[in-house]
Amino acid sequence: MPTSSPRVIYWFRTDLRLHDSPALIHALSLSPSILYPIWTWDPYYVYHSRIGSNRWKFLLDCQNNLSASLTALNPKSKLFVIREAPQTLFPKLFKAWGITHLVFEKDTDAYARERDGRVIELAREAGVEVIVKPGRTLYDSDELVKENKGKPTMSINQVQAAGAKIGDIPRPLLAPKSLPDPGETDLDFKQERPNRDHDANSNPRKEIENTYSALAGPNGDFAVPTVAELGIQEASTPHRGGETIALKILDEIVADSDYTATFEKPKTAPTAFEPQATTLLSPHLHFGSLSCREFYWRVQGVVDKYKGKASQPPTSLTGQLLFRDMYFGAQASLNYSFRQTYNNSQCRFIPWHLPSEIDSKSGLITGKYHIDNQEALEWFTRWREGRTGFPWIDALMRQLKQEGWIHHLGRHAVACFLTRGGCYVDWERGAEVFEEWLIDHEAACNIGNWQWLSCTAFYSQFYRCYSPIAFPQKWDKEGKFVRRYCPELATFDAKYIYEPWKAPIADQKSWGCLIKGDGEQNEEGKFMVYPNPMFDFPERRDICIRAMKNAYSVGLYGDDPRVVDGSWRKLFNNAAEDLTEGNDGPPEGEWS
Ligand SMILES: Cc1cc2nc3c(=O)[nH]c(=O)nc-3n(C[C@H](O)[C@H](O)[C@H](O)COP(=O)(O)OP(=O)(O)OC[C@H]3O[C@@H](n4cnc5c(N)ncnc54)[C@H](O)[C@@H]3O)c2cc1C
Repeated sequence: MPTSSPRVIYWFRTDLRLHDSPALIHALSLSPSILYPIWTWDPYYVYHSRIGSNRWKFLLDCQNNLSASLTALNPKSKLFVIREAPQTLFPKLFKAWGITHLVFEKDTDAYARERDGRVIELAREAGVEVIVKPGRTLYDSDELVKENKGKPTMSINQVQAAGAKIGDIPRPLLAPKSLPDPGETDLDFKQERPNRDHDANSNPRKEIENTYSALAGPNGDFAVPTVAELGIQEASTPHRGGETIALKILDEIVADSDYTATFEKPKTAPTAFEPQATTLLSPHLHFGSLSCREFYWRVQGVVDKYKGKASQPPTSLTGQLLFRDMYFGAQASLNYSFRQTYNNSQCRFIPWHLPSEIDSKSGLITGKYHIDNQEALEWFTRWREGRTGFPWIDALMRQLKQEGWIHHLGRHAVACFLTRGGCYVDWERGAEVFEEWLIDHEAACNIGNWQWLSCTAFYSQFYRCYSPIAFPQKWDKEGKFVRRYCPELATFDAKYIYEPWKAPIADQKSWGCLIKGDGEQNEEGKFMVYPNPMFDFPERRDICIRAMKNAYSVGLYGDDPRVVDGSWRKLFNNAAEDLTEGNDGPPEGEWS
């Protein structure tokens, strides 16, 4: 194939947009005679990542919107969704379509690096030139690590110092105004179907999953799969995906210069809803329907012109994007070990309840966990299902499940409560629930923030806990947020809204809701039922703080040989948790 007329595949992945896409602009700069915009429907995400209905729906929204935008630029073009794993698909596709170049945005997630490494190898064997461009973060995460002396970025100061060495954050690029035609799209090769033995998404699935019926989909037109094909239940989130919506939200935000220029994250209310107090652009950043550099420079433009006193990083809006880069830098450096304590050099070892099962060959978490303590399992289950008996926690967990998004300080509250400030359950359990339910789930940010909140990495002030009563009272005395997501309590007096168990029985009856049981029962006669608190919070907080103090004084990290071989148990006989609950941890040998 003459190189003067490149036949290019543009592989969309983390960048479901046309604006500010360095990789796409590079693909177009090759002056291709043919350009295939494709998405490979990768079984890894379909069966191995936890993805709830709300996030699937958000993805499909983004893909449909992008496809329509591609067609608007060239009526012959669209997003061609091909249903096979990229590792097996590409060699066949290169040949079938006579491809000379493959172009995509860099992805530093652990699985993505492994997958892309393989695809690059296959392209080399096929004589296809591969071009990879960063664009998912403000700074190229690998560059950030390099300028941080080759170490994971564990603080915002490190990001700022390393960023200063890299230079200015690139300015956003304009969206293309035209697109070359795609070539013939016949696929005369056999589809390799995935192995469905393991399905991490059996939870949200209500029907049989059928997205691999044919390479080009059921109608042979490469259309974006549907909710019905995925077999998942209907989404319940009001938040919709797509570049068009993302850019409209950003326009509205920057039009309010006071909000944009004076934004300070700690001053935004976690109890605000419809509208929420922060931008809610995180799912768009996750799917790349909004470029983080577009976001950064549009905000910076407002700040530069602002006459009053603008807020500064890290609390400002641009500061939030630097936090995002910090977690990407940590993940880029630590790779697979980033997502777990075991074998992670940056993570403090805390002997939490419900610890992860570790695969003895790979040393990686398997997605299963040990039940070392029945009470902790019950607390974890009640936390997940929004029936802890603490209305602030339950309202947040129900908002998360229904809508797929909660405010940052709400995430703080539920994460602290599950780990070091209540249940003493492993942060990895909480991260898995968030992985399934968040529409903005971003492995780097989710894992990093869970480590922060559980004081295993990034942050260490474990004696600072969030009270499920005093903290929300500061923001929402009337309890409007709780009334919205725990409607059983809608008519309770504000005095009892965060501690309904303290309300006299006569009042409970007159407000139509009894406080009793564990939340399994929703009604009793003509009354609704809301659960009793699952424990005495001050008592649990004190137990957890003592246990954390002990773990910090033992001072193990995830890669310590005693953590790896399981002999850490000998060091923890006097942990507060052990003393209180007679817990000896999982049996010898179960950890390795
Ligand atoms: C336990 C826990 C889990 C989290 N999981 C995720 C996740 O899976 N995906 C995710 O994007 N964020 C996660 N966050 C970070 C943060 O809560 C969300 O990014 C933020 O609430 C999204 O709302 P927003 O877009 O309105 O944020 P804004 O306040 O408007 O901030 C703008 C953008 O900055 C970035 N950002 C803000 N705060 C953080 C932060 N602390 N860490 C990383 N990036 C940040 C986001 O991309 C966000 O969209 C988590 C936080 C906690 C405490």
